[in-house]
Amino acid sequence: MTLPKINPTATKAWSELASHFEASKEKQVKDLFLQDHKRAAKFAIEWKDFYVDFSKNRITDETLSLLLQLADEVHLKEAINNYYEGEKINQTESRAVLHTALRAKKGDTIFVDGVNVVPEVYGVKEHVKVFSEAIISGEKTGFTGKAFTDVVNIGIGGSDIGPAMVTESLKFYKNHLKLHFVSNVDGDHVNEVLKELNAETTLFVVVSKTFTTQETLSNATTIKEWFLKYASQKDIAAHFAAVSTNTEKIEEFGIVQENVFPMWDWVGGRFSLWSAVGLSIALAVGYENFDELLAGANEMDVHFKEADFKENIPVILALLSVWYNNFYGAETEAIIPYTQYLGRFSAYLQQGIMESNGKSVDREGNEIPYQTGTIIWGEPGTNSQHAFFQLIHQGTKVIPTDFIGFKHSLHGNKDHHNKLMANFFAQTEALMNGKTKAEVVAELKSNGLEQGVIAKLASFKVFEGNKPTNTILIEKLTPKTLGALIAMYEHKIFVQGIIWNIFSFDQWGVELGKQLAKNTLKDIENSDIGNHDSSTMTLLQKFKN
Ligand SMILES: O=P(O)(O)OC[C@H]1O[C@H](O)[C@H](O)[C@@H](O)[C@@H]1O
Repeated sequence: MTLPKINPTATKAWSELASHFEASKEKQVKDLFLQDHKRAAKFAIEWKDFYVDFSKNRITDETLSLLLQLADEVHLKEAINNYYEGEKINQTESRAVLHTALRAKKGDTIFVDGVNVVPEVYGVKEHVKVFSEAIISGEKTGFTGKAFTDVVNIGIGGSDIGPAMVTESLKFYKNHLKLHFVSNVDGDHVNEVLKELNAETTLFVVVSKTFTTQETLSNATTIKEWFLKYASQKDIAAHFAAVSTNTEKIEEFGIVQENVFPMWDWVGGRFSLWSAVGLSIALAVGYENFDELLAGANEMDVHFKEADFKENIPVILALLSVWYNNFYGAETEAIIPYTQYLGRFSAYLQQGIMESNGKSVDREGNEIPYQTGTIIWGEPGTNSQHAFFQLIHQGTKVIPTDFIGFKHSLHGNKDHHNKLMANFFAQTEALMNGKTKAEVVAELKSNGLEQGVIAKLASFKVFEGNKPTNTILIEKLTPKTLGALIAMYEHKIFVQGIIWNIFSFDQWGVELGKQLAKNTLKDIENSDIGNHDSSTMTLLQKFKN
């Protein structure tokens, strides 16, 4: 079905939410708990290995029911069906959006232009399996017959950060292969990586959906030149693989057909780690773990498609985010994983979320008078507690925060894990309850401080509280739960795009800078500086002199 393009602010739910916001914005979540003893259980979703507690949010039953009404009024259900069924919902590029097909079950049927794409997906998966297993086992060797020890993923954006984030997150499951990622066009990046490599035992995977990206092609060329100092042209066949939709360009680069992994234009760069873009993941943790990652994502896909919106994790998280973004005026959201393994998770989601929903025209091309995409940031706890948590606790801004924690640690060190999780739970409790002036005064008194000192200090020690958090408590960090967690955020992005009436799957905003950089490069390389504004002209002159 073709979706009607609905301005969310013109819906009945939106205007009711606006009045509801005015009437309820001063409510304290801690008081809501006192009024409703079932609140913790009511505002939580238990699903497989996930327990998502959203009870520490500034919501009541009424808020939730109005938000759910908003989802209905924008035809979210129909939108999800269109998304899963391969409709060309990326309308500005006339493409379907089917990262869900990459993790579909073997017997599923998903049509794009009348062709069931699932068999093709499985064909490429099989290739990834056979190739990665031969590299890991040492059956495929380098040009001198030695087994591979290192793998370099050369890509940028979705062709880098997805595999980089997952291999870091699944470090515990890693095999002997050492993974490296070269992304930045900054030559210092590639040179630092090359310093560590032996050409005889290194495999290079060039990943670029378009195979036209300046950074990736420059890095791949530099690396090929470096490789050819030690080996000959024919050895490229054993050492270079490529993942792309642009098979012609790969051939020009000299990579042999059997090392080419196709992808499709219905896979967006920032959603591509599930495709052969994940080859580095399969190499790092083995194909079975890669497949488990996909299986976890598929479970979340099924949940998102089938669960009632009231119990639907991505839907609820998206609605809460809209509530803060559009009614409380929250500009950012923090994502804090309590595991060092997820150190790159927020950076990964920055691309996913901000490249998708950083839009300011609606689906008809009209300027949008309301707020869209949130700014995403975060670092693992407990480190972040000792860095920026001050601002979340006592700053002036509302920063909805997702806390992601695991019941079991991977190395099984109970003492450390209990300390870690004590901090995890303590933070959300502190953020919600805060500390009143009366509590501060009583505490200072019991510490034996004098009245005068107490009067001076008290207001600085007050915690306002009422800071919204979601707690995502997962059994254990495994390939499967990681897959589900990533897919959870992917679907949250989708829901928000539908509500905001924007196209989430194009990224025209990255083009202008790329275009100008091409011209500027000419001006840097030529004697003539060209035509720029006077600020840029002065800067270019400074750089060239
Ligand atoms: O995979 P590629 O075609 O090289 O693209 C790499 C990246 O560059 C672009 O600028 C897009 O903004 C990203 O979404 C994409 O992931």
